[in-house]
Amino acid sequence: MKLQVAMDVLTVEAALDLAGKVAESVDIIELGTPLIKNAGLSAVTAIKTAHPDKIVFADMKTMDAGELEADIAFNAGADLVSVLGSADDSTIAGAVKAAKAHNKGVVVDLIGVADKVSRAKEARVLGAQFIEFHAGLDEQALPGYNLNVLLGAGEEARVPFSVAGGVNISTIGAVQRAGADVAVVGGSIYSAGDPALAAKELKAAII
Ligand SMILES: O=C([C@H](O)CO)[C@H](O)[C@H](O)COP(=O)(O)O
Repeated sequence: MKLQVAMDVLTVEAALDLAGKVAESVDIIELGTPLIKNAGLSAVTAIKTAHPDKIVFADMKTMDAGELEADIAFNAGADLVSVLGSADDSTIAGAVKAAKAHNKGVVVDLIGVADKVSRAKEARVLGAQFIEFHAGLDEQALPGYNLNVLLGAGEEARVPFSVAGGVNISTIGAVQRAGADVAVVGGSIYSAGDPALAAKELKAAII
């Protein structure tokens, strides 16, 4: 299982600083949606230039204009882009078309999708490299939030998948046991007192 750091910081400087601290422990470096909205796609270029050996994930959360948005992110240096599972099939297909042209990949993010298992299967048929079973920061803050619901859905879907939703050192083992290909970790790394150590411990917890 790969480890993906989700950098929900707001500036290129903060992103470069965080990536510099954690890169040796992670496989995929994600530029979070708030970072891309605040700093623009030049942040993607800066991270890919600093870490050319890492898979760089632009969390575009594209909802429309799939081919265009994916194309500009790939041109900026992204290796993977996210498209929302709630988008039209044609949006996902458009992003996949751009990915094929660049020899890159699309991740379909199931944030806010009610029937995650069915949509995951459809997204895979549309050409997604993997599917992100995701509970966003707002959903995580709701009473009763339970990561195990995401894990159960991922397991049931039988597609290549990642899991994002407050994954931490106590839960990363369960993410791996559910069969995930990628564990996405944001807050548990970037809010840690020592992000480098947090990333190292998460990596070490992956068997
Ligand atoms: O994608 C994310 C969220 O929608 C804000 O952009 C997070 O990066 C993702 O949820 C992972 O972060 P944590 O949940 O803090 O691990």
